[in-house]
Amino acid sequence: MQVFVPFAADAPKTRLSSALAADERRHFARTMLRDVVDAVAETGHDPRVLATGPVSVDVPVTVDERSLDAAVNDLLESHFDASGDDDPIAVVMADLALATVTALDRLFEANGDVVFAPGRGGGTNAFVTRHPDFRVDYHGTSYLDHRAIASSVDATLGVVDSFRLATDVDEPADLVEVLCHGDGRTREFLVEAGFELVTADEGRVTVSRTGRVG
Ligand SMILES: Nc1nc2c(ncn2[C@@H]2O[C@H](COP(=O)(O)OP(=O)(O)OP(=O)(O)O)[C@@H](O)[C@H]2O)c(=O)[nH]1
Ligand SMILES: C[C@H](OP(=O)(O)O)C(=O)O
Repeated sequence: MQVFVPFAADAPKTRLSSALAADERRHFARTMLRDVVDAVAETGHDPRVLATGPVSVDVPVTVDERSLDAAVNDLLESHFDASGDDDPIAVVMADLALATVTALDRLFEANGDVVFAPGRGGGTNAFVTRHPDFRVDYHGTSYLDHRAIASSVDATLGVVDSFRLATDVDEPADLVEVLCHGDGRTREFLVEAGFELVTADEGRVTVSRTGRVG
């Protein structure tokens, strides 16, 4: 199965600007992308990157400068036009730094015309579609919107309840999850950049970096 990984190549991860400078965010986003592509490749499926600009990875890259929705919907349309037998296709976001082969296999093997891995906060972190008419409408509560779109084309739905796939790294608080549960290059990047877990008597664990608090 082809598994497309969308990637904002130019100014990624702006919501991490209080924790990482612009050049660091570009490097960090590419590090997460490589972890995700490696995890997908390990499942035995066929990872491909769908990026807004050139990016150096060991898998095929399609460059499409349009919005995320336009780029993904064009991909879905071409895929189902070209494959008469409705081969499935998957989309897995590039900021799922905790994704593992086991978590991805659960998604790829689940039953349903359209199977979602929801993200925390209402997003859609990954999906598989076997239905030719399903289309995306990302941002906001896209998980709810995508369920409605799938239902409107009479697709059967599946949902994978996975901490690892639900954790997209958007905000400084998400770095806690990477430091706690990551074991790839992304965690290594944060450790090398000086991020540490900070526990307090009350409240959630946070991260800090020498001279800065994220
Ligand atoms: N191809 C493509 N991918 C995108 C685009 N916008 C976001 N992405 C990717 O979609 C996924 C989810 O996007 P976001 O969480 O909003 O990531 P982001 O745009 O880097 O982060 P913010 O600037 O903080 O919103 C990530 O894998 C991004 O790299 C786009 O316009 N085109
Ligand atoms: C693309 C968007 O990502 P989020 O802003 O939720 O990280 C979504 O999942 O709809």
